[in-house]
Amino acid sequence: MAAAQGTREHTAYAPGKIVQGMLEASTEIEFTHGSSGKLHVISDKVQQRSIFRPDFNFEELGIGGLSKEFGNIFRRAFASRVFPPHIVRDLGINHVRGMLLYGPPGTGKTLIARQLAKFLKAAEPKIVNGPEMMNKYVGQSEENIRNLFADAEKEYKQQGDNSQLHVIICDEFDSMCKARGSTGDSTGTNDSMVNQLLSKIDGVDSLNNILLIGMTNRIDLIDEAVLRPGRLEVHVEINLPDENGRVEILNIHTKTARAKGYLDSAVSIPALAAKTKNFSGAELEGFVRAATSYAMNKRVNFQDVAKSKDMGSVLVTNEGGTPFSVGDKESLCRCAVIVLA
Ligand SMILES: Nc1ncnc2c1ncn2[C@@H]1O[C@H](COP(=O)(O)OP(=O)(O)OP(=O)(O)O)[C@@H](O)[C@H]1O
Repeated sequence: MAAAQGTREHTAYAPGKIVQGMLEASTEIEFTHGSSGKLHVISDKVQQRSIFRPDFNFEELGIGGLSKEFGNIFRRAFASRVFPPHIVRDLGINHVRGMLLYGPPGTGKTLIARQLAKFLKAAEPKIVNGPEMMNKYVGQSEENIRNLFADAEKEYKQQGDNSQLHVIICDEFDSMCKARGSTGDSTGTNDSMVNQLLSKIDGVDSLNNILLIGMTNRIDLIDEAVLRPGRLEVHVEINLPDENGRVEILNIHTKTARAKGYLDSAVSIPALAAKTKNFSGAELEGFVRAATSYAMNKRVNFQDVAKSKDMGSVLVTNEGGTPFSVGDKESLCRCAVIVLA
């Protein structure tokens, strides 16, 4: 299909219609093809490509305290995808095909990967857990890995560099990529899974339309070959949030309650952030949940649930600002119910 566009007129193609016109120096011709088309056009025209959906909004990702890490991820993994394919080819580089998010539990690694995939202009992401890829039947684990890449492969064969991005998210990535020879497993399943993965990311038929995002708490267990440049080459450490990060995370998790009037205006988020040192994002979320559930429980009559009253007037408050011990996470968690009573 073609649309000829001159300086003075624009002629759109319609099926069955023969388009005639004068080609001038300034004439622009745009080619597109249907889903079954085999036409590949390499244009010299420099067109910026958008890799995010138009409704992308950083604030709405609901991720707090990780803007530096996000900057890192964009710069390393996505910048090249903004450029038209021919420029990337002329620069002689390949897109980054793999990224590893690592760090302590509950710091938002899974959240980042899922939110990123949601806002990328990409095929429906495949989300898997490392352990679920393992299978006791011979050859099945390797096949599970091949299946992960099957859609991307099919599309790359049809569309080449025009193929959309296929994102594969793999939680507990270390479980399927342990250093070869380290597991003492006589079946050799782990080693052949690692080999299969390597050949898919960086083998002879490697694809330019995939982004594999692995997440782990144990980067030290992963086979070094998997982390080499050309494979999962971008490593981003996601650590416990600092005080500003904790303010952002607490704001995210109290946003709805505050907007609907269920959070007492006396509750000071910065004060809570100052007292929750070493809390992960998940622990901060749990902290808010514990306080909210305490406030709810105060409205429930456990002797006779039917007699529970004033449910709509539940209020998460900072009653008396009861002081609590700082530094001891466990007792702090238990104190959450007192603090935001
Ligand atoms: N930075 C953050 N901003 C907002 N919420 C967060 C953040 N980090 C964690 N959370 C909350 O904690 C929940 C659990 O976090 P997540 O599963 O992403 O952690 P993780 O780093 O993948 O943990 P694990 O290594 O144990 O799998 C999230 O769904 C989210 O509600």
